[in-house]
Formats: sequence, C-alpha cells, structure tokens
Amino acid sequence: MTTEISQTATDLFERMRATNPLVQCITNYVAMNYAANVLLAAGASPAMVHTPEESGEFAAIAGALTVNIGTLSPNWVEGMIAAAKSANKAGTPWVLDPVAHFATGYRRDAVAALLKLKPTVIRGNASEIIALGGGQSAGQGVDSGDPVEQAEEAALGLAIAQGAIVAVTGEVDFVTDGKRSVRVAGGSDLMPKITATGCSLTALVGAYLAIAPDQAFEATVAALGNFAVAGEIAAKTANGPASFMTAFIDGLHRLDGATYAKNLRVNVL
Ligand SMILES: Nc1ncnc2c1ncn2[C@@H]1O[C@H](COP(=O)(O)OP(=O)(O)OP(=O)(O)O)[C@@H](O)[C@H]1O
Ligand SMILES: Cc1ncsc1CCO
Ligand SMILES: [Mg+2]
Repeated sequence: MTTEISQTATDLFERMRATNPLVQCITNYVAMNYAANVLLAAGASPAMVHTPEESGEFAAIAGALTVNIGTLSPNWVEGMIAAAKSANKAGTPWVLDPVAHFATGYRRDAVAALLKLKPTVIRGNASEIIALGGGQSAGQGVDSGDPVEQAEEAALGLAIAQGAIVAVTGEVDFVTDGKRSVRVAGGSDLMPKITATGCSLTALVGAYLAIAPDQAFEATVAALGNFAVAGEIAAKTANGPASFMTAFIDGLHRLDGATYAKNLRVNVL
C-alpha cells in the first residue's frame, strides 16, 4: 500500500534531483569531504561555508543551511550563529546536528545558543536526542549507545518545546513534529561503521528542505528515506565499510524514482 507520505516523499525525491538545490553546510573536519560527495551523488549542490566573515551572507542566498557541531572552535561557533541568524532573517530553513553535545560544557553551551535560534529540523542519533531531552544517555562521544525507541519520548517533547521537526536515526529512524510521527526502515548496519554518515544525512536533509520549505516534515522523511533505500541496496554488494562507502555513493547517484518508491518503508504511527 502506498501511503500519502510515501507518495509525497517520492515526489520530493524526484524534485530534489531535478532541482539541484544549493545547500550551505557548516559541518566538521571529519565530514566535510564525505558529506559534499554524498550531496553531489544524491543530486544537490553543497557549499562548505563556515567562517563568520561570510557565513551569514551566504545563508541568505542558500536554499538551506545545515549546522553540525562535530569539531568546534570559537571561530566556527561564531560562524554558525551568524549563519543561523541570517537564515532566520531570510526565511532559509536550517538543520541542527548536535554531535556529542552532552560530552563537554563547551558543546552544551554551543547547542543551547543554537537551539535558541530555532532550527527547522534537529537530526541526531538516539543518545544525542535523549540527552537533549534532559535524559541520561549511554552515548560515547559521537557514537550512539541507545536504541531509537528509547529516544522517541524525548524527540516528541523536544519537537513540541522547540516547534521543530526532530529526526532520531539508527536501525529504524523516527521522525516527529510533535503531532505526526513516522518510522523509516531500511539502511544497513554498515552505515554507523562509516564516520560522518549521520553528518552527511544532516546535509541531505538540508537539500530536501531547500526544495520544500513549507513541507519540512515530509522533506525530512524523504531525506531519511533516500539514505534508507540507497543504504539497503549498497549493502547487498559491499564486503565491509570501505566498499560500502563506494557502493553507497554510487547508489545515491544511480537511484531513480521507481526504485525509491518500491523500496521506501515509511510506517505512520
Ligand atoms: N543499525 C543500522 N541499521 C540500518 N541503518 C542504520 C543503522 N545505524 C544507523 N543507520 C543509518 O545510518 C544513518 C546515520 O545514522 P546514525 O544514527 O548512525 O548517525 P550518527 O550517529 O549521527 O552518525 P555520525 O555522527 O557518525 O555521522 C541513518 O540513515 C540511519 O538510518
Ligand atoms: C569522529 C568525529 N569526531 C568529531 S565529529 C566526528 C564525525 C562523526 O560525527
Ligand atoms: Mg552524528
């Protein structure tokens, strides 16, 4: 059965690829190259623009902004805040990826400042979302130590408190806007074995937001669905993390609407 959300996600998949949206990615040193390649393969146009001298100016012309706190320093935080403020002023949607925000006071403060600037979407792993909700997570650094189901309550609370879409990723992803919630199944257990897979997904959520700013919930689901479908297909030919990475980027590039629609597994809750 094709649900309405699956049909919309497929439409957004085709539109994103046809439109080649410009996405400003402020991401970490680890993710920068991989995330840019993922976006290019998926059909978007990434630009890694982070310094405060230009990040705000660029956010006003980008289709969407994504902010990931993976490798912070004061200059980068300044650039993130300038970009988020400018995005808000220009009506540019933006995504926050709160990498390991619970690990240090510096990260906690940076995330608190960014949350005040009202991201359109918050995308994190289960441990990150549990901790954002004030709970005790089993996360170790950037890697999740908790199942997605354990983060669902925190995600709902966070969505309502922030007026944001919250996406929790893991074996089966969970997306909520506080009223509507879905699970997105698929992907591969090799995905968390490649660093910056989540960071790249955050960037791809930006690509979908850019083409559907008024459908942020559907756009987020469509982006997660894109990773779930491409990841599941790539795993069939991969021998391990390194060959998976190649197959995944090739698969993102080759994926068509019919294959996306056929393999997408979105469960409305
Ligand atoms: N066990 C799994 N099975 C299937 N897919 C998975 C699994 N774990 C993660 N994924 C997928 O991997 C992608 C990244 O999610 P993950 O939760 O690992 O991000 P993350 O922890 O923020 O990653 P990073 O910080 O390393 O970039 C998502 O598309 C998610 O659905
Ligand atoms: C490994 C790592 N360390 C800081 S950011 C990052 C990428 C995955 O989040
Ligand atoms: Mg992460």
